[in-house]
Amino acid sequence: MKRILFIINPVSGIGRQKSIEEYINAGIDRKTGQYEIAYTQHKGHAFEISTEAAGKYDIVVAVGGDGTVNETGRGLIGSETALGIIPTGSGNGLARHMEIPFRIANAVKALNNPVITPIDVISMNGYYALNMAGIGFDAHISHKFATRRNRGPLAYMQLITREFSKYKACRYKMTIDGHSKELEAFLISFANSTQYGNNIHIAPQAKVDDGLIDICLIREFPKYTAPALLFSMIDMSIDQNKYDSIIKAPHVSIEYHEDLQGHVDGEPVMLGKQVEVGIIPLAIKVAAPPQELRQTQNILTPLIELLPGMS
Ligand SMILES: Nc1ncnc2c1ncn2[C@@H]1O[C@H](COP(=O)(O)OP(=O)(O)OP(=O)(O)O)[C@@H](O)[C@H]1O
Repeated sequence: MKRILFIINPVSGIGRQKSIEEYINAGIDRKTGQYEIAYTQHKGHAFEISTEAAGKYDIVVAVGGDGTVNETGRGLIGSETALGIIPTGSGNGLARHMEIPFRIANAVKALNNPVITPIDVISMNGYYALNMAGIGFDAHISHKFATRRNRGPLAYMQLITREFSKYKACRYKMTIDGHSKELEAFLISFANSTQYGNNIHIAPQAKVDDGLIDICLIREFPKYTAPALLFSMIDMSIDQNKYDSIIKAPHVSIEYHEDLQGHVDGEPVMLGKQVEVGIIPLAIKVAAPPQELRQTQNILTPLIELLPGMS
């Protein structure tokens, strides 16, 4: 009998998780699985619950966005307990990469017969990212977004549009494999999966189980080329854009003249002047969906999901 614990973040995304208990009740096969449900009460609570649950359950399921997935997953690192995901956030980067169905009913059903898949975890100055970490513009946005009351994809897009015109590239010293270089970057992302979320792919060739970070650097670019840059992230061709470079490595150090803002899976963190980014190979098991329930993504998927009745 499989033991499953659901950890529900009641404030994630745009509230799709509201009737989650009915979906769980209807979707989990009682012949093969039994489940319990816990609700988070504050930031960091999912980590506390999952740390306690590691080794005691077969699957601990994060019901929320990338922040909840991060907290829940961190608590399971190195344990035999697999991380399940019911994506109810606004970006759902790792869930999309793992082809977890967006419809809650199907995401629950997928847990009856999961494909247990080990993946790497990125470490950055003692913080962990399951999907993506970064410094520069995306970190700046995550710090700004954290202070906003309005959440959801539209609020996020508004914030990006407003901040984009003001943000200036910064000068960093980057060291990989003993070789140092001074460079200017608009952002540097440390990617485990290919995408930030919403099918915006910063690292089209990334693999979650290759023991390597895809270090994605976007240089300062003329603002009028932003639509082309964004489109190249949607159609997975950013690695051919002349303002972009991607290097695969298991470790990278970054130095900056003042304390750096960073993000791990979209959550803002402060990093100090020296940043060490590494990878922990196959540190966590993910309960990926069986073949018949995998949801392949396309350019329109994130928009279709916003339509009424799509839960
Ligand atoms: N009960 C709670 N009250 C307030 N904040 C919470 C609670 N439970 C979790 N949180 C915090 O809510 C934040 C947002 O969660 P999450 O990232 O899952 O959703 P999201 O931001 O809507 O989705 P995405 O990251 O996909 O955009 C996280 O920082 C998490 O720690």
